[in-house]
Amino acid sequence: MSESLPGATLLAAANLTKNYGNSTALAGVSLQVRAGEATAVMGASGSGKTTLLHCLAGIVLPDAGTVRYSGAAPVEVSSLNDGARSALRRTEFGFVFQQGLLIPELTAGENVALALMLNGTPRPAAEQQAVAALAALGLAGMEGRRIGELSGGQAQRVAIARAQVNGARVLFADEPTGALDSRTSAEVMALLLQSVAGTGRALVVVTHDPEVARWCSRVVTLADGRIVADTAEVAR
Ligand SMILES: Nc1ncnc2c1ncn2[C@@H]1O[C@H](COP(=O)(O)OP(=O)(O)OP(=O)(O)O)[C@@H](O)[C@H]1O
Repeated sequence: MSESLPGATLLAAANLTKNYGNSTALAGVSLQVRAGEATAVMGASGSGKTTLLHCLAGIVLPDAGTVRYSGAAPVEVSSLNDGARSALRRTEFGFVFQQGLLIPELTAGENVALALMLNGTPRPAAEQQAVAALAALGLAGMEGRRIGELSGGQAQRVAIARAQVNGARVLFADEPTGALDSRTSAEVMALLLQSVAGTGRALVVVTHDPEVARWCSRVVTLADGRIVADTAEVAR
């Protein structure tokens, strides 16, 4: 896969609005996500952070506004159908959520291999790549363990391996350290940041934790569905 140059815009959201019944989740958000950048999205509970992440990733469609993804072939995420959006998520994006989204009945290796197999990699090759991806994240020899046999920090490493193994250009993380102690949080964040800093990839991380935000190169703050602060704007 060709990589974007650091600094190139990977995702451009313009004037996103999203309402759920009477509650406004997004009230006109415009944001560009650039390669090499780690963006923390902060704000009070209910300010629209997860909704923004879901709109950027094509999990949720905005009521109005657009999301453009500049991958190998630029696409308007917000006008793709369900099937095309899931294909985009599978091939171009990676996800790390608080609960990992891992399948507890499968081993660490199988969880990672599955992501590759869904994209057409034959099982033996997928298993080999999974073992290597886990080893690169400090989990050598743990591929045979079920998720329940791992610590919270180890399970998040498996989630990171699974999110990255297809060469995702944008990693989306929603409270990835929410269930971890501060030392393990720091380790997990270091691994997430390492995968984007100075590369053609980007990280968008929703967090309540100021420590997590401090490690990111940019902090965007939401209030009532709007961006009220953006450190990238201050820097410019
Ligand atoms: N699926 C949904 N159905 C109904 N309302 C929703 C849904 N998703 C979000 N909302 C509402 O939209 C608003 C924004 O929610 P969102 O989850 O994006 O906020 P958040 O900043 O991520 O909150 P938190 O920090 O508590 O996770 C809230 O008022 C929420 O209740």
